[in-house]
Amino acid sequence: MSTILRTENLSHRYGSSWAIRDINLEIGQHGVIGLLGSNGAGKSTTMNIICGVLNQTQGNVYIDGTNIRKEPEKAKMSIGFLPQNPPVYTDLTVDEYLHYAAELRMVPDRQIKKAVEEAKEKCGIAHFSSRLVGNLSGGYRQRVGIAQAIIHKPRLVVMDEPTNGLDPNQLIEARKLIRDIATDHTVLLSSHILSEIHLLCKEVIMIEGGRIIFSDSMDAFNNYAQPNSLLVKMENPPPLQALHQISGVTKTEQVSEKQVRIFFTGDQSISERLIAASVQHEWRIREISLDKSLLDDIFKQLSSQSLQ
Ligand SMILES: Nc1ncnc2c1ncn2[C@@H]1O[C@H](COP(=O)(O)OP(=O)(O)OP(=O)(O)O)[C@@H](O)[C@H]1O
Repeated sequence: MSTILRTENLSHRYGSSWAIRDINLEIGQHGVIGLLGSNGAGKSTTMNIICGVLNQTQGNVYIDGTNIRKEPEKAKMSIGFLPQNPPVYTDLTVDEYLHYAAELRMVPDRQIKKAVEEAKEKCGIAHFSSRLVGNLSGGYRQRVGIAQAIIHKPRLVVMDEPTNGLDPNQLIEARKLIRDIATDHTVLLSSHILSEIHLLCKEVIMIEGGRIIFSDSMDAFNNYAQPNSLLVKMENPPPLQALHQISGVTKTEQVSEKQVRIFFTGDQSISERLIAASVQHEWRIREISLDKSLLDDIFKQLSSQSLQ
């Protein structure tokens, strides 16, 4: 699939301080791509520029090959945007608001009714057509925000912290809807909550201090926790040097009298070699657990690297 979003050395300064520096992105596939970063990392600034609501200080944004600064109307036909505070009008009904959103997105007059119906259907708000937006719960108001972002069937849908502030039930529903939308659109979604990105995204771009510090698949992010380690409890533990004879062991640590942590490279077949050695030397293993770094640790590790 062709590239839908490309940014080239995107940088932005508020006054004299840089909020983002040299953001280079290229996104081309369907699915949910996560923009992960702590508060103030630069997510909203990046998204606002990508969607053409903020003019960058330096660099370029291409939407479906069109430079958004040079041809904003053309580029914006391919983008839907749900900003951090959804731009809903509380004194309009759902239908009135979506009709207005379709006009703003230059949906041809004769197609507006159908576009409104389809967006409502997709977002599960058809039964609230004549309800004032202001009288909807937070979760449904968010759905109206999502409906306006897809009303013109853009290839790229950008959502800034779409699950922020939702209660647990609304969260589950919102995730379902986002996954569903990502089957026919590319969704770029930001969050400062790692577990949220983990649940929703197959690709993750991590931004910290205004710079990209990681960009790869969620699997690669999970695998970042190398080397893995085993926590092993033995009835009759050997001196640590004996454990270093096992192929793949890189480091050992005495955790307590009968417990050691064994760091290793390579796959988890290390545990088979360890058990074989234990049987041979009668170390009498009582417990082995894989002790992988938690995702949150990786997040902290990457964040602190970026600040050094
Ligand atoms: N209008 C503004 N004027 C001055 N500085 C700003 C403005 N908007 C953002 N900033 C600063 O730019 C940096 C990046 O902010 P941005 O809102 O893009 O981050 P974020 O990752 O979206 O954070 P959050 O999740 O808290 O919104 C921060 O240091 C912020 O204080």
